[in-house]
Amino acid sequence: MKFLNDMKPTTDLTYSDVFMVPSRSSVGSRMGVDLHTADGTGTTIPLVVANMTAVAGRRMAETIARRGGIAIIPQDIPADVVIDTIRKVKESHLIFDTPITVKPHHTVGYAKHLLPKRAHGAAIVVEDDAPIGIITRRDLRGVDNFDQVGDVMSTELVTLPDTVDAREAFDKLHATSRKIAPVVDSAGKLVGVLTRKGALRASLYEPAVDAQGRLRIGAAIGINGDVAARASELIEAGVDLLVVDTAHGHQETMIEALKKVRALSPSVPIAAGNVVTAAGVRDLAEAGADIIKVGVGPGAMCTTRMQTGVGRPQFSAVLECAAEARKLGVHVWADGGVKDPRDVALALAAGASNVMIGSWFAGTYESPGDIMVDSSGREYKESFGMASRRAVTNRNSKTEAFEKARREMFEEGISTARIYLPEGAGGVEDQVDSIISGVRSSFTYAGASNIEEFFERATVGIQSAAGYAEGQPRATR
Ligand SMILES: NC(=O)C1=CN([C@@H]2O[C@H](COP(=O)(O)OP(=O)(O)OC[C@H]3O[C@@H](n4cnc5c(N)ncnc54)[C@H](OP(=O)(O)O)[C@@H]3O)[C@@H](O)[C@H]2O)C=CC1
Ligand SMILES: Nc1nc2c(ncn2[C@@H]2O[C@H](COP(=O)(O)O)[C@@H](O)[C@H]2O)c(=O)[nH]1
Ligand SMILES: [K+]
Repeated sequence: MKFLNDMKPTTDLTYSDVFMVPSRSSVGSRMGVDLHTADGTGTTIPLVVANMTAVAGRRMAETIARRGGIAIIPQDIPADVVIDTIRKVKESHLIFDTPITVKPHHTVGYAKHLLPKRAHGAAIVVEDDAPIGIITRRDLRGVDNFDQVGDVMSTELVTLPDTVDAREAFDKLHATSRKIAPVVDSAGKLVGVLTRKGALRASLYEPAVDAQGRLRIGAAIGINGDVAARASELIEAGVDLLVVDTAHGHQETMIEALKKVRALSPSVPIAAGNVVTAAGVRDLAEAGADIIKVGVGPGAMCTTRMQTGVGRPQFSAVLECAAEARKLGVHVWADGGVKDPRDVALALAAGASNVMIGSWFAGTYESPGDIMVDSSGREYKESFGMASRRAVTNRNSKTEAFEKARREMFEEGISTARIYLPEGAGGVEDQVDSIISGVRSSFTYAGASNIEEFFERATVGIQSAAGYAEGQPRATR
């Protein structure tokens, strides 16, 4: 990456402070851009879902990996639950979405509660594991909650064989005017569901898979307690990536924890953070990190900079850390502060191998929280920071009272925020489509066909607040 007109920034910069100029390009199509990452994570798009309780759970992990990203299960989740999550994600289909299933005797209220758990918005009614009907949101409108699913389901089913390829499936759904269909095996048993959009996406994205062809998933561990034991348990369970995570990653407890994990000689990459300086990168790389997580204070739920004055504007933090990481043969992830697709492109221009997103993805059907509806009828989910009072209280629920009270004094995150689901685009895949189309396009403006070329070719200028504002859409005047 170079600065436009060889400009030397006189202050540290964040994503909104900068822009990229187009360069002469020989990349003929945005679809010709290759977004595979080179940091050992196996992601085929440069997106990592942050280890936040309100963001990364089983459904998120499965869905993002199917499109080529990876989710990190938070350190606060009990080990047995994480192990079960790893198993379930690894059992998930690479093309078909996991169905929501109900029985004919279930109530409409029960089905209504389940529908928002998946973006595809349908439940398959099964008997002896075979689909006999389908229920969508439309079928449930104006129906009493205590009615039975069997009485209101639609039984004119179009099913797809599990041998179907993405294009055939799309064409069949289109020809039969269906948005979604159950997928069945040769015995007629339900295997999954496929939407028209899902079929299209299956042809545009490549799942992030392990050596055995199963979806990938990562998990985070903290720096206290028996770090080696927890890491071993996760490795044993088949985790594809370990993230050693704490607010102040450049501290000796982190370095000791990281050494213990490295001493296990795991066959999976180790990410560690967070830091924002070259010195931090050097120390974590020396202690055994393959990937350094960069970002102090840019997160949407994060109050660290307001509480402490500590942190660093994220574009400069990533730029400096990535430059150091390159010298040492390690990689960096840009963690936090992503609000728009452009921020992902700019993080890659600064040298990140992957970009971590938290709160934005909290506002999706796949995040763990329950859907809420505000007084104007808009759907939202609650998000909260991992250093908020809410998270600290949860994390320390079994801690002795005095120590718990002491820990609760240090609060560096917000405990509740409403993250609205965009109307008609509330699935994480809708957000991924938007981000990845933006990033692909950004690459072609720079004349780059892959992440490394983009980093080499990106030309970045510095803009005023008015320059940033000019780039935003204006619906009126
Ligand atoms: N990227 C960011 O800007 C930030 C991210 N977070 C996220 O919140 C989650 C919880 O992290 P964390 O609060 O570190 O909790 P942890 O449970 O990981 O504990 C942090 C440990 O580090 C010690 N420590 C020393 N200095 C600091 C410091 N300045 N801030 C925090 N801990 C310190 C603590 O000791 P003692 O309590 O005795 O001080 C404790 O032993 C993580 O997921 C983290 O990524 C949190 C804040 C900022
Ligand atoms: N200082 C804090 N940082 C936090 C907290 N919870 C999460 N985080 C960090 O934010 C990113 C995600 O950023 P986002 O802008 O996409 O939401 C996450 O990975 C953490 O590094 C917190 O309570 N305090
Ligand atoms: K912030």
